Amino acid sequence: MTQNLLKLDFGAALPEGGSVSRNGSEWDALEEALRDADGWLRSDVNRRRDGFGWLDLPQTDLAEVIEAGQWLAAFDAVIQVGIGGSALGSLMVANALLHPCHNELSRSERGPRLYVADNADPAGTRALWEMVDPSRTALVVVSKSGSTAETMANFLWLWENLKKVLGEERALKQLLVVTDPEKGLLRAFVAEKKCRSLPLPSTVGGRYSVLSAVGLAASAALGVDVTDLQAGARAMDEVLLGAGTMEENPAWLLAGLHWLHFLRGRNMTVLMPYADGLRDFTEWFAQLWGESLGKEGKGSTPLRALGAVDQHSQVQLYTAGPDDKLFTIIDVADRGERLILPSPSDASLAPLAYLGGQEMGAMLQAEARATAATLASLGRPVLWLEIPRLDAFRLGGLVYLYEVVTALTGRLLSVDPFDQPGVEQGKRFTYGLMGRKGFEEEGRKSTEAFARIESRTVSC
Ligand SMILES: O=P(O)(O)OC[C@H]1O[C@H](O)[C@H](O)[C@@H](O)[C@@H]1O
Repeated sequence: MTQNLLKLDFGAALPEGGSVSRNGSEWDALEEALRDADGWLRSDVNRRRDGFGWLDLPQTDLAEVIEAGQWLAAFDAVIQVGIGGSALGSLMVANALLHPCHNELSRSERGPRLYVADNADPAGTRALWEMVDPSRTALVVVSKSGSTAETMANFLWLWENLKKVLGEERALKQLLVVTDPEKGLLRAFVAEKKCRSLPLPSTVGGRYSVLSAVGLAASAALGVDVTDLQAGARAMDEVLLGAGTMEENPAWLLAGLHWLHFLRGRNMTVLMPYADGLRDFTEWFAQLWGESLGKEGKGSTPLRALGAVDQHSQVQLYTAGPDDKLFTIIDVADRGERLILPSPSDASLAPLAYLGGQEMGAMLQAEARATAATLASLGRPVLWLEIPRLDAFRLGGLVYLYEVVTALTGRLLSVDPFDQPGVEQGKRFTYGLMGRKGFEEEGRKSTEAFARIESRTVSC
């Protein structure tokens, strides 16, 4: 089925120069393993379990999210307080569809400015607070668990300051909480204050939550067509459901090829879009891929790159460094914006005449092709993924595709793609070090482990 979502060229990503053929047993076995993995992912029993809920997000009613978006749109600024999966999705969507700029996202036609308070760095939080007019600013606090220390610290500080300026009654009218529908500290806060809230279904993990209120409420406020974003995810789901072979199914291909290269020692994956708008897509992907797969001594390291910028930074390593990476170059066929380069009118610039009359986007595309071709000519495995244009529909498709690919790759690696035990340990150590009740033992263990780091020192 073709939905005009994307095109994936994989001829130069087959291991050993394409010798893994349809008749080769490794390819057939892989297809079988992916069919099994898909069955596991989509089984009725699993669909109800924790971690799997994101599969239903393309079908979820968006009325509440759209209503919240309309409410938020009346403010001059929206500060989304959250980290990891509770921040990167909104940044990724806004960056892709509205304005390619990190952290402070400019005003769209109708919407407010979006700011993201993710890191708990006092300098950043203070600077952000000074950029907004509190009386015209909404706080959107997002946390699945309702307890992440950085989010809670930013929330506490911003909330108390908002109350100080506006008084509690008015401040409450500028607050939206997105959290688990039943449990957690933020849910208790919503019950106490009776403030506006939206649920993040308990079966949806943070890094798979972009197509819920977590990623869509602020995006809707900024003027993103969240219905189209969701329709793209739904269209991708239909494509994947209707594709029964490796050659038809881009999710099986991406997961399967990552697995084949992982077996050959290529346990790093480079995602390199040639489009400013997709820079934060790589940030979002890095959390999804890294947290989902890195466990039990296994995993694949996500490397974020941006073309053409990283041609002048990382491509030396990619072409001549260790052969331990699989590359995915993303190109956008129609960039919307067209800049025709003028012919130079200054004598000293005459050597630039070759650029005159050319379109800047066409040059970027030529560079993308040149990088892919260079990698392929050196025998480095490279995938070419092309989307017709960067709009809500295609972005929704891309998001859903990469979520499915990540879950399937986790299954092939025999790890749970929906938990994050390593991150939880760090969270518990932080609680211990910050004196949270019940985490005294964690505080002690953390101090002990840090003592080993400090046991040898050089100062200057
Ligand atoms: O939404 P929260 O519960 O506050 O979690 C925010 C983030 O916390 C941790 O770092 C988890 O590993 C992430 O997966 C999660 O996105």
